[in-house]
Amino acid sequence: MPLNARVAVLGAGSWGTALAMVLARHGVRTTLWGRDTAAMAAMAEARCNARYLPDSLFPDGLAVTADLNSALSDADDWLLVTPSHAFREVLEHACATGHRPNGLSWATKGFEPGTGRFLHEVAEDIVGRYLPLAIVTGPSFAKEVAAGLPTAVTVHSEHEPYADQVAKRLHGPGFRAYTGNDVIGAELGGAMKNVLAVATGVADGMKLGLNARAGMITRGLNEMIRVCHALGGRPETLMGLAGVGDLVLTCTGDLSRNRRLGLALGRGIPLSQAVKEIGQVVESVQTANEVMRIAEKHGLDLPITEQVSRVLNEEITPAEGLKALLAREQKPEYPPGLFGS
Ligand SMILES: NC(=O)c1ccc[n+]([C@@H]2O[C@H](COP(=O)([O-])OP(=O)(O)OC[C@H]3O[C@@H](n4cnc5c(N)ncnc54)[C@H](O)[C@@H]3O)[C@@H](O)[C@H]2O)c1
Ligand SMILES: O=P(O)(O)OC[C@H](O)CO
Repeated sequence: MPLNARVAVLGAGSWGTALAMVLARHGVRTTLWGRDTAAMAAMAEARCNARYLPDSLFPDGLAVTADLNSALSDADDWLLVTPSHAFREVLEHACATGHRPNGLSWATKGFEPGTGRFLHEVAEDIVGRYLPLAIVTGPSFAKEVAAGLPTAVTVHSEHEPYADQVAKRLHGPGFRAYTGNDVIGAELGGAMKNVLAVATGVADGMKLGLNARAGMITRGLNEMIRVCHALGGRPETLMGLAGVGDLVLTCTGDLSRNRRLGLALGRGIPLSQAVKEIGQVVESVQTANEVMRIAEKHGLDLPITEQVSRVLNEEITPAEGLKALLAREQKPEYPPGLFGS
């Protein structure tokens, strides 16, 4: 597929808009599709996503539409950036138009709700295995990307030439896109860090201190590595942008909605009120349950994820979750055999 391909970005929330702006800034012919006709008309008029990214004007050449058929009619490549709960639905609608791209990538972080399946598995269900697939992930707050602040992401695909094409289109001044071929590790890192950001936010909201924050992040990484190992991903992927990079950003950066949810819960604000006040997608609310579904299937002990999931299901308070974590028995830092030793 040529690098001057035309790209359709599906999902006009903060991240879809920011990535469409990156592509258009780099001269890629880009159409941003969103489902809300009035919102897309307002964006076309103002040349700005006033709801999510009010301070950043669209570059010339970025087309916006609420008409899915016209967005896809001449698109060579599709980039899905919906929340995980809308991933299947939007991809099915896109395929129902009869149009087919040469490649499909996504920047959604999460699992299919209710099944714990990876989004690459959902994508394969719908488009089959004929298309190259890629995930775009890494430490990247939409607001900073839209403002043109320096950012590094990574693009993983089993089809390495496709990862290269997607990354080359995104890469430019101020936006670095690396590549890899570990789809499982990359997807897992982007999904699990949201759950661990809630845990760290809770600890900070409860004013447990900086030692607790660092301990939570590091033990959270340990949980990620154990899941990655069990699912056939490569632990070293989690040492890069898709793992440690995004984990540190989301656990410590107050722009993170997942961290802000944890902060609110740790300060005693009820879940529904906290989610309402954030007013945007908070992927951890579903992802925690899906990671626990995976943990049960593979017989994994994930204490932090388990307590976050119980807090988000309102079975326990954050204080009870903390007490359970601190009461755990002493043990080796890594389970035997995790790194092959
Ligand atoms: N915002 C970020 O900084 C950022 C960065 C990296 C990854 N992500 C990931 O990108 C994904 C999207 O998040 P976001 O930040 O853009 O969310 P957002 O809350 O800013 O916007 C969500 C958008 O999804 C749309 N949407 C919801 N249900 C839909 C449906 N059924 N069909 C079509 N559109 C639908 C909404 O209309 C809204 O425009 C998430 O998985 C998130 O984890 C976000
Ligand atoms: O705001 P969050 O918590 O969804 O995080 C946004 C991005 O995923 C950070 O890389």
